[in-house]
Amino acid sequence: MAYDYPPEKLSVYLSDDGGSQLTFYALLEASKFSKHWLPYCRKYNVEPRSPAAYFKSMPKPLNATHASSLASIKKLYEEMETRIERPIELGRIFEETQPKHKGFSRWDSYSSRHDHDTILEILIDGRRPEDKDVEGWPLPTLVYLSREKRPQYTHNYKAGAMNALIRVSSKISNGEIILNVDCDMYSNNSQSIRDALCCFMDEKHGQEIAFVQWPQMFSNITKNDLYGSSFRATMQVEFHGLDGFGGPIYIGTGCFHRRDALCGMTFSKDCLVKWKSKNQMKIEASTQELEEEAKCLASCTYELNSQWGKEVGLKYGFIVEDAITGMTIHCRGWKSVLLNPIRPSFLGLSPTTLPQFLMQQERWGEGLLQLVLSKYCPLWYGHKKISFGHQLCYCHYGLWAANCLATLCYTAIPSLYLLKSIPLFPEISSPWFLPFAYIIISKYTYSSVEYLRCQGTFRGWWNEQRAWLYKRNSSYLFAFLAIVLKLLGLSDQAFVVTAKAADKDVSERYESEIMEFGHSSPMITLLATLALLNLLCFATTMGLQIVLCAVLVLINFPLYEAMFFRKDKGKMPMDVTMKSVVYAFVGCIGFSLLLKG
Ligand SMILES: O=c1ccn([C@@H]2O[C@H](COP(=O)(O)OP(=O)(O)O[C@H]3O[C@H](CO)[C@@H](O)[C@H](O)[C@H]3O)[C@@H](O)[C@H]2O)c(=O)[nH]1
Ligand SMILES: [Mn+2]
Repeated sequence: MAYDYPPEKLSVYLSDDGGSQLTFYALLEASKFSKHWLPYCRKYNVEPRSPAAYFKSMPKPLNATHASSLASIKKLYEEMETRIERPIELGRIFEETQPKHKGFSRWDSYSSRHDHDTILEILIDGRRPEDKDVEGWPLPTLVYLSREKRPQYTHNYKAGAMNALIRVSSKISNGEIILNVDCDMYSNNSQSIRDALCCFMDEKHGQEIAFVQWPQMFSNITKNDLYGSSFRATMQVEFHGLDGFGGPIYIGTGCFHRRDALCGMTFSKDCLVKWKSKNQMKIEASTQELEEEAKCLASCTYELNSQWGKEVGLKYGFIVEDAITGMTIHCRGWKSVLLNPIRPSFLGLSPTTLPQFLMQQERWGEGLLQLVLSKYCPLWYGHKKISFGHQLCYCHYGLWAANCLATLCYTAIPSLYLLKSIPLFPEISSPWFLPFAYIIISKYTYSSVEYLRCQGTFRGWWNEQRAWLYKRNSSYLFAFLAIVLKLLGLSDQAFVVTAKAADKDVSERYESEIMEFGHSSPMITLLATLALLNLLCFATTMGLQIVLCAVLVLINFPLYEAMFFRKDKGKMPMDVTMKSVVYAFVGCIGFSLLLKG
């Protein structure tokens, strides 16, 4: 709401797929606080304008009047915080809160979060004279939406939620440009709207731009990025490269879309939008009428027998709704563009434990591979619609998961052959050693220099190598198997929301960059088994093979530590350690016997 942009042209929608009265209550409280916060931001031009992030950054007042405003706004904020947190601890809102806003009564017919009517409330209607901030300036419109859910109708996860928002907002504000951000993100730059509009309104290229994408960045990345979650090279190097082929892929968050393009419009040279004349749609209905009219747009049955989820809006049936939606937009002739200013514009939360990270990566890997193996395969579907380079870019991400097979071979087979002293690579004295050495040295020099140039640390690079190894050997393998099973018609898939909340203990370990293994899972067991296998094989000496094995042992160090030395709760679960010790021994002995035979 506090963007540096005329408030009467701005509307904010919150989609609550959890349908929680607590979320509604928190938003109501925030809407009251905004009446004080917006004038404060305007007056002192503060940054960032997410109050939580602002107060956490320990702002320094400019002068005495600022100091007193700061103190009083901080007090208001903290009071609001307590008012929100107390009911959350209790698990429900207080009895006396209920009658204070008519919105709460919308939960009267609510039975569960999987079974309820549409809940739509315009908390602030920018057109209403009473909805002004404390200085009498207009406020952006603020809307709470929890779309209808019924057990007998599939809700299509995030894509379904976004499509409901697109329709509801078309009734209430019908803005030409739509920004969407995930629930765990905050705005870190009050200028982003203007930045995005610069791209859309560019006289030369603006009219063909369908979306402006920011790289995904996180507020909770530690110095050496333990799980390699920031994807530095991908966001800062590859995506800029994609700009040369038609633009970055849509990554689901931190992205401004042209409403028309998102709703299925094909680009053509003569669809030149006259921005000024177009935004004249005057909405006359009263707030209550608008709520009633918009409500039916978020019902379960609205999309039946329509093109929503197919040709209009975000696409259904894909685990990564974003990549496929972006690709079809590109295939309709539009371009996209990456904006990556020095000050990050949107900051989110990345997973803080290894199992959470691996699960998220499994979903991405599976979703992207699903795209390549579907009828939307960039090579067929994109043929003659987007450039060959662009097709290959989509395949590059789409085939991430397929990488698991080669990685698995490299981490298990050469080490096992060490046991029997069978060389798989050329001896150091052989001239054939040179091409291997050349590739290994140049690849790792290149990737580490690239990482350092993206403001990373050397330890961060090393951690990222480990993260790639782990996700290829576990997440991607499971993703690959899931897709194969799905192709054979043996399983189904769902969008598993990435958990990010963590208890204090876990957060502290995350801050000090100690890997969190937590509970046992097949993915972790697999990683532990492979790591032990390497440790067991690391006995004989043999040229390149031993080097590979040594590197694997070295990179797996945190894992051994978690198995044999750590005492805290984030260490490797005992059952995983036992299982993987047994598996690794069985693997080694079995392999020895096999070769003997
Ligand atoms: O039934 C659902 C499930 C998810 N979401 C929302 O989807 C967003 C993304 O989910 P999250 O669990 O945060 O996924 P991440 O792995 O962190 O997200 C990345 O990957 C997703 C799948 O590609 C993209 O949708 C996201 O934008 C992108 O940030 C969240 O805001 C959720 O609130 C819904 O609204 N309804
Ligand atoms: Mn997210």
